[in-house]
Amino acid sequence: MLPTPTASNPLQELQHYGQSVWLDYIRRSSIVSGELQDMVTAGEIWGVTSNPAIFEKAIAGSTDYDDALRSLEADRDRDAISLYEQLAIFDIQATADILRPIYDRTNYRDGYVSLEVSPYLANDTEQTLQEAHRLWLAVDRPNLMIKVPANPAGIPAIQQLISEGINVNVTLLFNCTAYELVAEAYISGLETYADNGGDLSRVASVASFFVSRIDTAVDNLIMDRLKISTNPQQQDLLKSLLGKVAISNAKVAYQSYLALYLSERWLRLAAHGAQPQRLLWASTGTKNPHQSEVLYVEELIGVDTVNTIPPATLAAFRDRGKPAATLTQDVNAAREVLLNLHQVGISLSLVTDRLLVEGMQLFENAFDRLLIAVEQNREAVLGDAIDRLTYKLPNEAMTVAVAAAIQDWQTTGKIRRLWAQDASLWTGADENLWLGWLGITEDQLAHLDRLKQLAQEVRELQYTHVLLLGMGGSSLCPEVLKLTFGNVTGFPELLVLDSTDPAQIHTIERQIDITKTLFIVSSKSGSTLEPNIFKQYFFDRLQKLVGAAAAGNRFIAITDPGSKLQQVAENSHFRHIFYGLPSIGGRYSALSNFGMVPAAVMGLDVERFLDRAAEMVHSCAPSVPASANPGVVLGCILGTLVNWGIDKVTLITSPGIADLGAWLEQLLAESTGKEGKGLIPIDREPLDLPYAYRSDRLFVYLRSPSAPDERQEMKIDILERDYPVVRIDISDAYQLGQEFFRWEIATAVAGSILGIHPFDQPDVEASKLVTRELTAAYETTGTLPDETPLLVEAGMQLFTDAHNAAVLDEIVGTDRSIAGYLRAHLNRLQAGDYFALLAYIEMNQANEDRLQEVRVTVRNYKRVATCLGFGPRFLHSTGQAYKGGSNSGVFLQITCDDAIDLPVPGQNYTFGIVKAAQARGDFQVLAERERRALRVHLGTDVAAGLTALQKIVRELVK
Ligand SMILES: O=P(O)(O)OC[C@H]1O[C@](O)(CO)[C@@H](O)[C@@H]1O
Ligand SMILES: O=C[C@H](O)[C@H](O)COP(=O)(O)O
Repeated sequence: MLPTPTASNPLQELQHYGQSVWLDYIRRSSIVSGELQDMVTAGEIWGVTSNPAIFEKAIAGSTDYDDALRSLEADRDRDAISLYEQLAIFDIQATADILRPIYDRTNYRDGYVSLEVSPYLANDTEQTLQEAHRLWLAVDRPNLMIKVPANPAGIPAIQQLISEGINVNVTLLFNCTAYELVAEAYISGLETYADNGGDLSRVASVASFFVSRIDTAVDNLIMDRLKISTNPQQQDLLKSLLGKVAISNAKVAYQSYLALYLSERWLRLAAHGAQPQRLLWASTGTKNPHQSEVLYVEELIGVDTVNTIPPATLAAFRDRGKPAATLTQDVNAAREVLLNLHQVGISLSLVTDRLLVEGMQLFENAFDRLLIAVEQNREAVLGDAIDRLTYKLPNEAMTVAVAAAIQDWQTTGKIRRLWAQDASLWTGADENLWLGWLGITEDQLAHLDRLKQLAQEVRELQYTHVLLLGMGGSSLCPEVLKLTFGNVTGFPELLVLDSTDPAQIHTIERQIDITKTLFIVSSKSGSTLEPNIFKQYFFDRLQKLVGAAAAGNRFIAITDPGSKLQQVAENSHFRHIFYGLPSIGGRYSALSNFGMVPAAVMGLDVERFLDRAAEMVHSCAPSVPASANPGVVLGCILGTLVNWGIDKVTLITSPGIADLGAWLEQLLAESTGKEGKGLIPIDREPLDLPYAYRSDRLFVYLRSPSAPDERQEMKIDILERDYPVVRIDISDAYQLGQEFFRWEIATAVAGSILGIHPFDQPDVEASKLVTRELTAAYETTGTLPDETPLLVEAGMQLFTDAHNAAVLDEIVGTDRSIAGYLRAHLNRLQAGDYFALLAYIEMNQANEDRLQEVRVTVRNYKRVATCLGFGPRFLHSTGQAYKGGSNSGVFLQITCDDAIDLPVPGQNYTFGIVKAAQARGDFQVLAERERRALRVHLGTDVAAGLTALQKIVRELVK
């Protein structure tokens, strides 16, 4: 029974005609000011609807939400969609509360507020359902209607929701065919609900038939036809249809409604209290300025209908509307309009099909804009607590190409697919199994206790050092942390060993007091050769001093569950075992225990580190549109520029965070350098002016705004005129975790653009295999196979394979000296190539300085990008790209005779032999892959050998 109308303005009068007016608008100010309440109290509106475009206008188009957003964000960082939902849900709840008396008074017929499911999920029934359930619970008001679109994926969701007693506003309905499917879904849903004992009177639904959009679309088609029609009769017919089709379509739909709700099937439900699913006229703001503002109100007034009206139309109707029972008038004329439309060759169903698709897209676009606005607000609140990325590309075409890639990620929802672990974004192999890093920050934050306990324990035990034994992804993050943060008072000093070079092991051993050191053996697979033999070595040393039991107590393992290292750790009674996630590959493991256990042990505030990282996780969330998503933007730049021949990612870092480059090298090279393509990271190459470079360079400047290097700044400013430059400001070392995450996303995005598997490392395995064969042979024979040098000169030897030897012999000319061969080798460098020094010697400052000089000399001589890697460390990092990426590297391997060697307990081979086997294995695979490679063997005196090499190279370029 409808309440007796008491008022007399035209809006209020619509109730007499059985039509309920709902307001198609939501805005915080109208809730807070009491304006909404006043309209409700006056009996002018009986419900409220929202949609993504309405919320976009409210949140992005007004300042109403600024304070609320600021205080939400200041309270706790969250991603853009969570912020939006907090705001939207507050409004929806407040509106529901204002409407609640109507809901009660009308016995659940009116008094609803509608909230639409995310338009991103519109093509997925399951996700739409999950989202609807989530919103229903979050809003927690019986007078909520969940809006679900009437598309093929939405209709089954509608039926399911109704069968659960959840109120549904079916949106984006344009034609009678879809309407009938929707009505069927509603009735079937109710039947199930009744079978399950539900109270039918408490379920309500409306079918939102969009009106004005039909006229806009059809009238445009009519106008196009009028322009080409020469037949006066045809012209008259066309003109007669202008502005008529939408209303005719609605009138005919209403006839379907009347018929449907007279059926036996329906009457059975009605007898149990079911309410019909009323037709709701939506899109009733007039779009054509030549038509009456209240056209779609006045013409559609009928019993048991709703009209949801935007504010301007509402005001106009209140002012000058003329209520009358129009909906059932001239139904035959309406049918004739539709027939005539058909006759002039315009297919209404094609139009409405298109409108449905466009409608979903429009809501998606509005949602994108809304989330971008929220994200921008969020970033403003975060200030420099979130690392900033800006970029500049040297020409318009490149800018357009990068923008197109970002747009593609946006329109095809790829970032959501990435988070949904969709392997088809890459090669469709097993990429979905390697995305555990997406959720690791949250996971770690939820389990901080163990890390905090560990930090406390280490502090109390008063170790002087922690020595981490591991390679690649298991050592690089700890190394970055150590070199960035230094030593933390009250905590042991962290050292990292990632080399089999005996001199390097010896140097480390001299730095520590072995009895006051905690050892961390870190290996995801638990089967990597180096950490295993490091463990054997130090465990053996320690147990000789303190006994086996006490030795085990000073070891910690970080490994994946079930690995061989886990067994070793258990058998040796390690103090702790920390586990990794098997769904995270080594180079993506920084924020997991592989980075965070060492961080805790060296005294970093792990909670703070992860909290800051979480801010970047939120910035890169699936809901953050591509153009505002810092990981996607960077990935699109990286991936797109490769197609422009720009594959040398030149990393420039402020002094305080310089080691970040070493971590990035592995991530970029091992992830993308395969199948003959990929990115070549260029780390620690001294920065120069534009003439030193060619067009294969992208510069990424990772800058500490508090301590920038002025010369770097100046050079970057100059380079930016001719080269693509990405700038990332990292205002606090505790924000390094943000870069770990941003670059992981960026690498995954670039990998997708390149069409490779960014989570495997197929070519690393090849050299491991050869190394294994060589060391196994050594175990039985006690020697490595003989090699024949290409040349011996002054204590140095040159080696290469037969193919490289033949090529070099051909180009060396008469100067068959080391200098001559080196010149010949370097002359193989062409534009777009890179030069890599692969040095199997101790990684120390003196050696690095000498090799840096060689590298810069070669760069200046040939204008090519240059790399410097120490073996075997780089094998677990850039080695993948050198062997599996594009064949554009020219390699100079450097080996030496070890002045001292160290035994590997339990083996015949020594560390020196292992290193030699690793160098040979690496070289052999480079040769097999037809890479341009030469090896120079320095002899025992590495310093003298390097000095000689420096001199030769210096002379060469004169
Ligand atoms: O942690 P693990 O299994 O010892 O592996 C160390 C490193 O070796 C590699 O597998 C390459 O050999 C890297 O991907 C990895 O980070
Ligand atoms: O809530 C209902 C609809 O989303 C709304 O009426 C659409 O109106 P429009 O066509 O003016 O965008």
